[in-house]
Amino acid sequence: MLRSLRIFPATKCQLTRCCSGFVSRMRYLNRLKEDDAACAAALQDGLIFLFHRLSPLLQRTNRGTLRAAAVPSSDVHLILQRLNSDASLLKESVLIGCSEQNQAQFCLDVGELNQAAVEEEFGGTFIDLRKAFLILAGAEVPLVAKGQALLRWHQTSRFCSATGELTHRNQAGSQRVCNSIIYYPKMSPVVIVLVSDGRRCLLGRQSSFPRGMYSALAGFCDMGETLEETLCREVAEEVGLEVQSFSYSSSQHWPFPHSSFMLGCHASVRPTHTQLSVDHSELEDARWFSLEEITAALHVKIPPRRGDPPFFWLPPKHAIANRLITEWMERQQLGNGEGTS
Ligand SMILES: NC(=O)C1=CN([C@@H]2O[C@H](COP(=O)(O)OP(=O)(O)OC[C@H]3O[C@@H](n4cnc5c(N)ncnc54)[C@H](O)[C@@H]3O)[C@@H](O)[C@H]2O)C=CC1
Ligand SMILES: [Mg+2]
Repeated sequence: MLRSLRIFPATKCQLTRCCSGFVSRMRYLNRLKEDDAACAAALQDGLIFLFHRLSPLLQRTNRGTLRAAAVPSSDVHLILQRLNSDASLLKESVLIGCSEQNQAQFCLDVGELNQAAVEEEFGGTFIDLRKAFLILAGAEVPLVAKGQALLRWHQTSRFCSATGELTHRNQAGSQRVCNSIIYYPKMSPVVIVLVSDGRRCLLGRQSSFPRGMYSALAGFCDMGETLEETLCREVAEEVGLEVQSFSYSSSQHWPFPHSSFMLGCHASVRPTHTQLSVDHSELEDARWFSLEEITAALHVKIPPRRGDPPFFWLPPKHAIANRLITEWMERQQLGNGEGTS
């Protein structure tokens, strides 16, 4: 039974920036979604994140690190011509954002072209997004995740589920239409929760996770459920515990496996009721971890190499699970481990 509920943003809301540049960028993006001609013009001067069958193109930087490549649209146009590609391919680009320099950003899947030939032309490598998430560090990661999610949605939404006819996209790729039916990209709401008993935090792993990785508990919202109902149900179902209180932290779009909207929370259980009863049809394992174990794991370089001694490791920095675990560690270190920490 939920005893108390406190909701507060743990991270400063990005949208509180009051600079007029932000406002004009958002209004520009909104116009591009509504005006096909303006979007087509923006595409000519835009930047494109390339994908091959949903794997993003990564390039090596001068410092030897990898980053997702944003290529000027004019370069993509020339290279597509060199590869004898149909000129209409570029028009399949999907709008994903706008840079601080007011340059529209797009993504494009060139999966119909030879992968090795494209990689050679652009001087990069297409890498599976899950693997890319473990090695990328740049601010462009959420943009790449959004790009892959939108490209997947277009690839799987070509037909109208009511009429069976082909659907048609607008130039920005923000919707698909069949006669009077409009389809928008979909996300499934998921609650992800870091449970604490005030001294330790609870992590679990599914058998599908990479070897040794543990994460916060997560579960899809059922139709009609509130955030708090999903949270309490998932914790009860997966580990057999009753949540006493919880607080909202932050949210994230997660592209795997089919676009989830992750609502991140901290929850507490009574220190006297911490005995786990793990549902092994959902989780391979779930355990309580001490502050010392978490602190050490947050400093482990991931992904671990083959042959490394067995230890547990945590999701990468881009994952909201990592943010929740880091917040918990910081609060514990400040001696604020009670309540909803
Ligand atoms: N960004 C992050 O830090 C993390 C993200 N996640 C994501 O959270 C999501 C949910 O976690 P799970 O423990 O797998 O959920 P879960 O505990 O609800 O179990 C998954 C099962 O729920 C059912 N289900 C109900 N609604 C569904 C829907 N809309 N889509 C797909 N399956 C649905 C299916 O039977 C599925 O096998 C996963 O997709 C995972 O990728 C999980 C942990 C960390
Ligand atoms: Mg789950």
